[in-house]
Amino acid sequence: MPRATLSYNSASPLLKSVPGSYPYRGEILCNRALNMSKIKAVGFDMDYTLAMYNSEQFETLSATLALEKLVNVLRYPKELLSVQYDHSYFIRGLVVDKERGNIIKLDRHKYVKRALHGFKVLSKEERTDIYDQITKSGGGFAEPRFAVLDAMFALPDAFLFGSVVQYKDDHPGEIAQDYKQIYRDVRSSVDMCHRDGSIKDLVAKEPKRFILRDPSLIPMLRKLKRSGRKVFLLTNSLWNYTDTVMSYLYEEGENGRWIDLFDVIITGSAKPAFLLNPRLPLFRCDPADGTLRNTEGVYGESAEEYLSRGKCFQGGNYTHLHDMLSVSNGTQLLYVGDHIYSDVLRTKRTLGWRTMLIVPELEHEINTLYDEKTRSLREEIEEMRDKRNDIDEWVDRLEGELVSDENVTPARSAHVRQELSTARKELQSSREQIGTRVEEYHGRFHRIWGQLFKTGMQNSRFAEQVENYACLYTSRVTNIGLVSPEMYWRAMNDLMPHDRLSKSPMYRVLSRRAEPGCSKFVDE
Ligand SMILES: Nc1nc2c(ncn2[C@@H]2O[C@H](COP(=O)(O)O)[C@@H](O)[C@H]2O)c(=O)[nH]1
Ligand SMILES: [Mg+2]
Repeated sequence: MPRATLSYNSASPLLKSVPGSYPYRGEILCNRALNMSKIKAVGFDMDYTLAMYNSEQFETLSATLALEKLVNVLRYPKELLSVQYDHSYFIRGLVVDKERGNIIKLDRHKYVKRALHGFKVLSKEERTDIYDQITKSGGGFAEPRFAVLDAMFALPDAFLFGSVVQYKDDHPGEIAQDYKQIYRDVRSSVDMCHRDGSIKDLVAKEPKRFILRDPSLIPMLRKLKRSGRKVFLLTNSLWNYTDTVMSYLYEEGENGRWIDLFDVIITGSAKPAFLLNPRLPLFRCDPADGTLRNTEGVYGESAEEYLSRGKCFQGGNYTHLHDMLSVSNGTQLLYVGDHIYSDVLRTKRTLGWRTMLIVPELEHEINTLYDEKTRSLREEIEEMRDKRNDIDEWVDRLEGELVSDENVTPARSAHVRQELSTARKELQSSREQIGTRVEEYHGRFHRIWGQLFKTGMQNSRFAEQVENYACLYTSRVTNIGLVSPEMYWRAMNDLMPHDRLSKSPMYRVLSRRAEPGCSKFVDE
């Protein structure tokens, strides 16, 4: 049989540009170059990373059970039980203003560009009144007043908070608690459902309803192991639940057990504390029944000897993990997770771990971004912005004309003012038209919050965190299996305004000035 030749087709038209309407194929995107040959260990978070949930089912369960706690335990009005959870209403990256009863979306400069009070959209004036001062004073939009929806698990919190705030406003006198207390109660109800087994027992009973199986998961993990890297699991879920979920993900008919896929397994890790506090104690966990025994971690022996007595643990901290993986510093380790703060921001900032963020929303985001209609709308907005910039420039020139010459005659001044008034009206109408089109554009991504990675035309706060802290990001963990484990991930060129000089307003002003007969006004 002739040997197949490996060839590299660099002339493929598909390589040149993204075609008209482009369906996402599982690309992993790179913010910061990463040479996989330098990576000795690859670790995975479990929930919403290895285990992808049917978020509609999971969140609805979590919200329904939490509502029951709010009403039956915390004595909120029983009418709230009729609230129907809408899993598509809120998105990750939003911020809860506990004091005001609002949920807001910020751009990367921390301007609030969209806000809801309960389910009522706040006007621009209302937003500015409440938040501009916080933005201008460099405010953090952080705890204790604010809470960020960092994970999918937090979306029911937002919906329940919105529902109770709305109910309080619509039924004066029925809920005595202020907005802050309502948030605390919602948070503790959801928290309770995660801790007391109400959610997990149901998931364990009917995993098929809540967990999405992906047949390429186990081959991807095996491929990584075959590449010679240590593979580890680091999850906040406790042993019993981890065992239930991982056993379900481990396809029926597979040889061996799911724990064979990993070199080290740490459950109940209490991230982010695991990444910050080197004194947190470690326990050995018996995979047969989940019983725990104290251990000091690798001490006075090699990691191999230590792990030969068992590789399942609970708790501990990053020093235990680094010792077990025999890595001398965090940069030799890639961690894959879905939680922008615990799995990505904290791991990278504190320990220098290389990071990959799982963003299930990316599939919809990219499919919409490269959809024909979205593209043509984007081009139309670009053209409208160019025209608006022309008018902007004309207004600037007219304003300049008024102050440039001390000896301007009253007739000339009146003429300029007349022109200016017309131009300002044009400018206002152009801004409004752009605003309407931008709303329409964002509506293509999400009916209330728009594009996840943008706020208006700027990057959203979520996008900024992804860009700053996730070396890589993709929609699902199994995309790792689509490429070689030796991949050299290279980042694209960063673009600053001067890299796109022709788009800068001043470039336009100066270029136009250099044209012969440049000014309508001066020529008159
Ligand atoms: N006690 C609470 N546990 C929560 C809450 N939201 C999520 N969770 C649990 O955390 C882990 C996440 O595991 P990881 O694999 O992503 O590290 C999972 O067991 C969730 O049930 C909460 O509000 N309170
Ligand atoms: Mg997770």
